[in-house]
Amino acid sequence: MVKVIAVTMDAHKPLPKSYLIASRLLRQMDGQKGSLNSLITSVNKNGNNIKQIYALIMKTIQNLKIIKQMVNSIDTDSSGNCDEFLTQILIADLMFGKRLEGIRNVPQVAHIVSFENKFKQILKNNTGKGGSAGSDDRVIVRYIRVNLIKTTLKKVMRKLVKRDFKQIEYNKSDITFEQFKELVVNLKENDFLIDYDFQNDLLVFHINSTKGLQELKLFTESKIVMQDKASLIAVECLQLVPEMTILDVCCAPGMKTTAIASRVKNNATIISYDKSEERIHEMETIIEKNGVNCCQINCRDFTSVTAEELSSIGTIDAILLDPSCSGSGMNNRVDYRKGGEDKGRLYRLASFQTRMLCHAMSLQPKRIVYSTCSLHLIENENVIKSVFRESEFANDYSVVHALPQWPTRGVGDYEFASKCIRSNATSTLTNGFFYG
Ligand SMILES: C[S@@+](CC[C@H](N)C(=O)[O-])C[C@H]1O[C@@H](n2cnc3c(N)ncnc32)[C@H](O)[C@@H]1O
Repeated sequence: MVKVIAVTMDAHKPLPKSYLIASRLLRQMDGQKGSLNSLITSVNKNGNNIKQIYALIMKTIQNLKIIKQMVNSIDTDSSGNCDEFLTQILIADLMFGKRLEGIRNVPQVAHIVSFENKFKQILKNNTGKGGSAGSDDRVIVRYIRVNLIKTTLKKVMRKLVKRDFKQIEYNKSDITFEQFKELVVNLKENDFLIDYDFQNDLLVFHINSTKGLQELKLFTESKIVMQDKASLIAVECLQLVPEMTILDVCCAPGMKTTAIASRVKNNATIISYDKSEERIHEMETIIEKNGVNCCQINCRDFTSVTAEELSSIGTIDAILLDPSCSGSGMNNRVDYRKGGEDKGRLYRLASFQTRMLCHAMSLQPKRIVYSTCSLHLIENENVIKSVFRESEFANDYSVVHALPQWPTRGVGDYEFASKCIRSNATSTLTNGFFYG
């Protein structure tokens, strides 16, 4: 039976844009269309209340388990104006956020508010059961990359201090990474420090400082960018030098592209490929906002790109291949799937990743960096193994021992595993990534 809720006041008042954008981003995260950082960056435009959008999404992710119970306990909105994701966002705000103040008479909102007592009961029943995510030993921090195209690390730190942030100073040569982790774990909300590994452009903050950072002009002007350290490992593995030619494969929405361009201050040739038109549009916005002007963006299936057509660009110094994957390593991943990861899906992804890596090899670059945000061996070490078995160009390549100082390495019974890199929130304070 469908319940009809009578709404008398303000029935035509629209729902504020932030709620609609937050639910759209949540849908995109669910469809693995990007990380929270990249999606937030893509809507960081004049007029959008980024702070509110971010808060709505975080409240939803942090309380997802219990919010899903609440969604399942109610009749869905028969008008079709409130889908699964908007319902989650509205419940998150009602129960864990600003209580939907000022918009309770908007029809979709009134529908959700009518179940408030039911939700309170569910919350009560769950108290003490650990309803929210993140109750393990992971350390989730906020990384800020300085956009060196627009500013310098020194200028950014000076501005942060002026805005009441406090730098925790340390000397890298005096402490180990484990001691650095202690400093990070003890960061207070307005503290920050320079990252241990990427001392030229990466700062580490308490995760709760995110909203405050998003209000800074530094952020709205893209002088600083929110980007997990794990993404920068891929960029580091490229061994960037000025004037390099890099193929940036599976590039959209361009978070790694902007990091590459920043580190070489636009002094390189980046040729980027992605087959998704929608994501390429997002990337164009991000690239422009970040002041990147050394990148040619191509909306193409990478497997259709031939060595002949690339012959005019001369030597390809490196290919960064960052293909679609299960996303199982993302700390803020919204996982709506019931049960565990579907093995069939993982094998399908691995077969696609192997094809992409074989194609990258066939273009004969000097170096290939293969990266995923998956924790599954099937998509990582196993893909490397398959490529060395299947590619006719395999004899021209070997796996090199990247970033020798990095503590966590590849896994599995492969002779090259210790040369690969893994990262995660417990050991390396990052998202879970793999690099080969
Ligand atoms: C993990 S995302 C890339 C993230 C991006 N490198 C960044 O740092 O912002 C994977 C991308 O691969 C793209 N993709 C999947 N299959 C592709 C293909 N055959 N050719 C080109 N791009 C493809 C998807 O559209 C998606 O944008």
